[in-house]
Amino acid sequence: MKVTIVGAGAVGASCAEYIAIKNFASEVVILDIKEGYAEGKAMDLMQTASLNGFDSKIVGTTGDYSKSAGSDVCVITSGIPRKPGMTREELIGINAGIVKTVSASLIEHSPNTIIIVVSNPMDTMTYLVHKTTGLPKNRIIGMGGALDSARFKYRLAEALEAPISDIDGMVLGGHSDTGMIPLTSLATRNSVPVSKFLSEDRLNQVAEDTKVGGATLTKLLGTSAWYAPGAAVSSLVQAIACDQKKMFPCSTMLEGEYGLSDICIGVPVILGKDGIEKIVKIDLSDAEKEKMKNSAEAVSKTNALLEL
Ligand SMILES: NC(=O)c1ccc[n+]([C@@H]2O[C@H](COP(=O)([O-])OP(=O)(O)OC[C@H]3O[C@@H](n4cnc5c(N)ncnc54)[C@H](O)[C@@H]3O)[C@@H](O)[C@H]2O)c1
Ligand SMILES: O=C(O)C[C@H](O)C(=O)O
Repeated sequence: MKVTIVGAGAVGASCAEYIAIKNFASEVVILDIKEGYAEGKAMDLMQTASLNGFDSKIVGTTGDYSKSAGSDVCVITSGIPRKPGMTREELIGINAGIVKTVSASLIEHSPNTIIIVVSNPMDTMTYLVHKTTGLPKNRIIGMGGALDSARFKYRLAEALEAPISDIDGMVLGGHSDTGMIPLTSLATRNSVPVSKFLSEDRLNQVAEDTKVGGATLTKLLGTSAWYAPGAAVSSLVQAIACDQKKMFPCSTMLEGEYGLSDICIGVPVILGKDGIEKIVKIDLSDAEKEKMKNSAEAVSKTNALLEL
């Protein structure tokens, strides 16, 4: 399995590190436009190999896409992150141009690749890759829900004073401060609905804290987060590499599912060797359906800003 990660910044490097540590990829190529940056990150990571016990070969390159040739999975993390006080949607002006050219270059060298889109605003960048590359829909995956769900589980564990391994839960909808839909009614602690342990107010607080998870970290760090985003991407890549058939909420092009069409937004999917192998339809409550509709309207408004 060969993986290319475009963007050797905070998220790209974290993603490369987790993929290497999980030891399922034969080669990881990191590509950036900043001279020497990807080469430096690759060398630094390779010098952890004997310490961390992995055999993946990590290669860095400044803009040479021929090094990415034949990649099974390509991850796009190139672009600017937000600063405190900004929304993800404000990044569209710069990131749309970057994502468009990067995805075209990747496909030129790896026509059979699966693309994972990370750059924000992620749902709109995923839509852009659909509209501009012509790749089949199973091979374009937007990463947001896997991260948001991890943050949801963290907040639930905190509220329940329980270990995170006891918790299960999912976040659907747009990857935005207002559009995320933490499924509080379906979240469980060892199969028991969390509503058995937490008041409605506390559960609402968990949901609100989850939705602003990225903004909270951006305020603390001065730029957006990277450890959990990198780990979330690595889990998606692993599910594909190892044909795990695992379910994650991912941004995918909908064609009538959840009553939505011509939009990429977070819904549960099965990930395996072919990328998105299935969109899983689950029953949402009326309130959750309404939230999904509102979330989709917001994503569509951002999509309308794209020059397609
Ligand atoms: N979807 C998610 O859940 C999620 C999570 C975290 C971050 N993000 C997004 O990921 C992106 C990257 O965040 P970061 O913190 O790693 O930023 P960063 O600034 O640390 O890294 C971005 C890198 O992209 C490189 N780059 C810019 N244009 C390029 C191009 N044309 N080709 C190759 N490389 C290019 C830059 O040189 C830089 O090294 C941001 O848009 C951020 O909002 C998304
Ligand atoms: O919050 C951001 O801007 C980055 C990312 O989307 C995140 O959720 O961490």
